[in-house]
Amino acid sequence: MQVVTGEEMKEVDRYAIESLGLKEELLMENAGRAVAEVIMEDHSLQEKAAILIGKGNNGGDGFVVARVLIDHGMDVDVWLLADPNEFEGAACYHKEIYENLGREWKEWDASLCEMDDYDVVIDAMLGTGVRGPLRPPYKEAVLAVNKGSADVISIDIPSGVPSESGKIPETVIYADTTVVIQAPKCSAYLYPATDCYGAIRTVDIGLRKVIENNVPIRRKVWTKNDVCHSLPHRIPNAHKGTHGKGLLIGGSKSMPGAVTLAASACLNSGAGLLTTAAPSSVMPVVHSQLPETMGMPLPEQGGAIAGDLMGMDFNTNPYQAVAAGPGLGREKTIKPLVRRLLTEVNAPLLLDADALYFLPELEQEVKARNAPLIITPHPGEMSRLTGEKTEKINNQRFTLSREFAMEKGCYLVLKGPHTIVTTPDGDQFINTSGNEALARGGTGDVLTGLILGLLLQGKETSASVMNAVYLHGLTADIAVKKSRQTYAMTASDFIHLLPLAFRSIISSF
Ligand SMILES: NC(=O)C1=CN([C@@H]2O[C@H](COP(=O)(O)OP(=O)(O)OC[C@H]3O[C@@H](n4cnc5c(N)ncnc54)[C@H](OP(=O)(O)O)[C@@H]3O)[C@@H](O)[C@H]2O)[C@@H](O)CC1
Ligand SMILES: [K+]
Repeated sequence: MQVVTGEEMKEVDRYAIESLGLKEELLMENAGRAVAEVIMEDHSLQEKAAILIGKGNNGGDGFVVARVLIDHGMDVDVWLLADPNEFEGAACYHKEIYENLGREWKEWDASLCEMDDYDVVIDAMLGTGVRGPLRPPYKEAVLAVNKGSADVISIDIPSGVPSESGKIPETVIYADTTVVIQAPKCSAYLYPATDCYGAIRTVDIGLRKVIENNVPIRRKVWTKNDVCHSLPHRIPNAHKGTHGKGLLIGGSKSMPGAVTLAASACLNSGAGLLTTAAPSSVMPVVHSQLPETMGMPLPEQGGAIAGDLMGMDFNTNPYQAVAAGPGLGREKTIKPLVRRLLTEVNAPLLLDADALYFLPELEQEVKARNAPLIITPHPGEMSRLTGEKTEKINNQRFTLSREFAMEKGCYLVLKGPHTIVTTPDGDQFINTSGNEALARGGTGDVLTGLILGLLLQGKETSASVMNAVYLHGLTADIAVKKSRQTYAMTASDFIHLLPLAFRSIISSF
């Protein structure tokens, strides 16, 4: 499922209208009918509904919904928030059809419209055309809707919420359900705007192929189906070498656990062989937890890896993928190590956590890489990488991710609720698995291990990364489903649930 900006959606509409000859009135009819079908699936025709209609095309959709629901026998009050003479184009056309059928509307009046009289309120006030904070009377109407007890259904986008940014003005609709037309808008996956959408239902108005082929949208939700199609299949006559040989570098005296968690997740992801490289004093800790990993004790300085490796014969060529970062620490000595990895690793290289700390100082080495580089910052780390404030990163995750990944030529995994993966070509994939239980120490290390493990199994880089992100979120969903709480759980619990996450995918093959 593609995710669009308001501008991209307009371009899709324009193509359908100008190049295919589909009439705007017909698109609106399709939209309104499809929305009405969803409402009738979720609500009884015995319920009483109010439809609040604005002057743009979102309001036009509202007139079609009103007509269809009334045709089916529902008791519907239509409230107009705009001057009836201001309607234009397709919205005016559908207003007239509604009127020609002898149906009635009322001009919005806060003192006459009692929201608690209704079981359902349908928000057709503003869609992708909204600009800035709501003006009267929209603002008053939105406040009244939010205060009421009716079930709120927004058409396309909750009124007041922008399409592209996660930042919302003070007054916006908080919907229970948003019936999205053709494709969700970016704000559906950006906080805090996400919270306004409620449950998202998407309806097709006949533009699916246009979005796929004619006005290609390079931003999509990565679904369970995508995981099923791209997860590497296990071969019955495989040996351990079939599933890749990986190298994980991390750990320091004060953080031996991070690298251990990453190694454990990697070994639980189907990887064949894993070597864990850590300061020599940390290796016994790793081995005591994970006898399955091979060890590469590294020279150390002050409890961290000595970045120059003290002349040690260090060869990354035997590995199909390399990851570095968990628990490395930020000692100055780590920088030469990261530089060396960027220069010498000819396989996919994943840098996470402390390994990202030195990246802004290693621009040349990043740009000079030929093999894939994957980085996994959380918003705070992304702020350091870009020099932008964390708030801006959160509001514009799609735009800033794409700019960064394309400029640096890397795969960027911007973590957070709805993690976004961007390829060096600018393709974007959005994750929808996972929940707030993941907001705890160690889960990033688990993700690093999982990504390394799936990279080793030889699928396309973007699919391996997205599958790891999806499975990581799925373990948290399973954890919450099983324990019905999010307090008492640790990153290790998510690793222990990986078998169930994989089983859930395999059973859908
Ligand atoms: N195109 C198509 O083919 C299809 C489109 N479809 C539907 O159309 C929707 C997009 O329609 P749209 O572009 O008309 O925008 P929409 O949000 O309804 O209204 C814009 C109006 O709002 C006003 N306004 C703006 N900001 C405001 C504010 N802060 N406070 C108050 N008022 C404000 C602004 O007024 P102005 O500032 O110009 O005076 C302007 O006139 C889309 O979401 C989908 O539902 C479907 O039917 C499928 C086919
Ligand atoms: K709306």
